[in-house]
Amino acid sequence: MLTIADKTFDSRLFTGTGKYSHRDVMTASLLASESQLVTMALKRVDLAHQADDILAPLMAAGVNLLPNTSGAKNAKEAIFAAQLAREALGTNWLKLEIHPDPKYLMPDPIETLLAAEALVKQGFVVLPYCHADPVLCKRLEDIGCAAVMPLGAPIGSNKGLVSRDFLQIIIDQAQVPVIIDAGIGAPSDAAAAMEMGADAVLVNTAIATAVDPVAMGEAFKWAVISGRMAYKAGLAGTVSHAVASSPLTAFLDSEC
Ligand SMILES: CC(=O)[C@@H](O)[C@H](O)COP(=O)(O)O
Repeated sequence: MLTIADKTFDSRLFTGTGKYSHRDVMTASLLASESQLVTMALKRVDLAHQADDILAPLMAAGVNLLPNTSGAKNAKEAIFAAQLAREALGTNWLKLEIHPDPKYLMPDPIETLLAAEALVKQGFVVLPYCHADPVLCKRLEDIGCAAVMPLGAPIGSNKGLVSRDFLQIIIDQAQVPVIIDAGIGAPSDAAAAMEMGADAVLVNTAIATAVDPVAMGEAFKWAVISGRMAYKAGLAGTVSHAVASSPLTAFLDSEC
């Protein structure tokens, strides 16, 4: 069970809604993934119209909505979008995303910190998408963010855990949940993130653009469960030389 702010989740796989070929494929994939927290870009939904093609299936599926501010280029735009979302969707949960550069979609650390500070003060549950920067993640935690969402690789790149070493520092230091977001390209990346001790992962492109998104949604579900189980079991250590797998005693703990 994962707790973030006022909500608990059985599933540690969070998902997105972009890039699906059809709303039915999106719905079936999300159901197969058993994801309970689903993000959607405010710029893509008709907030005034609950029969919207993205919103309506999510509401029918009973998942928790995580509106995101993708498209905002600075703190001011993100704060405005957040306020609109709270008003229209009745949730104070927010994935804060600010990326001014359309080519790499790199999150702006300064605007993100400024916006997060203001939004926390306004009562939002802020989950900021950010660089895999341990110092920034600590600062975001210190100002009251409910979780941090450092990137594995650029959004939509499917390159996996490019930022792995820095993610490990963030995980080791964090006092709030760490959700690895963006760039996770295969279930094995999600499993690896969970084995490292991440609290959850957020995956969109790798599921939505798979040949069979429904099967891929389920594959990610099992990868996240498996990675978490391995983390809790405690991974065996590594060494740089061979160690015989059949020692001379029956068991390492035995006397003879
Ligand atoms: C949907 C969403 O919020 C994305 O901005 C998120 O970062 C997921 O990234 P991928 O599409 O690379 O999984």
